[in-house]
Amino acid sequence: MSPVAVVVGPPGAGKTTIGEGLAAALGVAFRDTDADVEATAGKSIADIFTQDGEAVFRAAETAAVATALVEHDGVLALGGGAVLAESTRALLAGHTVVFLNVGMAEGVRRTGLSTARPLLAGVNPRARFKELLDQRLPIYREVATIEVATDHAEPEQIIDGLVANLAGAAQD
Ligand SMILES: Nc1ncnc2c1ncn2[C@@H]1O[C@H](COP(=O)(O)OP(=O)(O)OP(=O)(O)O)[C@@H](O)[C@H]1O
Ligand SMILES: O=C(O)C1=C[C@@H](O)[C@@H](O)[C@H](O)C1
Ligand SMILES: [Mg+2]
Repeated sequence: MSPVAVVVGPPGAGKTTIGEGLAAALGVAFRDTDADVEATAGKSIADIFTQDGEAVFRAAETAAVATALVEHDGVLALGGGAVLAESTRALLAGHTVVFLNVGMAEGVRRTGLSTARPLLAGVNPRARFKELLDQRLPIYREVATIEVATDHAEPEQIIDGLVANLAGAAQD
């Protein structure tokens, strides 16, 4: 078993929104490794960060991604930082990986009202978001087979484009 598509990208890129919509359009199941980690731990990601620390979260995430990649045959969204793990990047080789990109201003706008993202919860979310993008852009691009700029596109447009792209790829 193997996911039809794996979705990666920074917080607020739309991994959950687009991933769910893409799965519905393709008639397959959606799975999100953030939800898997929370279900296994029995607590929210914010609580894992606060009570156990980021390293514990990252270890749980790496395990959750490895499991989901072999168990899931629908659309799989990864947590925003999952690709930081070298072992995860290695496991993504050969998969269809969609990188949803978002710029700093729009990313901060989309995530701004949420308290559920511990990495952006500090005093200066704009600076933190920029730092995160600077660090991760090359990594997202390394694992991606498709990149989509989401800043100026509605979710429906992005989903339609991905359905067409995946159908084209299936014919190759
Ligand atoms: N293309 C888009 N245009 C406008 N708003 C969007 C778009 N994609 C997602 N959003 C909105 O941005 C917010 C964040 O989206 P979503 O939760 O899907 O991001 P995510 O990548 O899953 O984030 P996280 O890494 O925190 O899980 C939501 O309110 C969603 O409705
Ligand atoms: O970008 C990140 O590092 C994160 C993104 C979220 O999806 C969660 O996995 C968590 O909040 C960390
Ligand atoms: Mg999400």
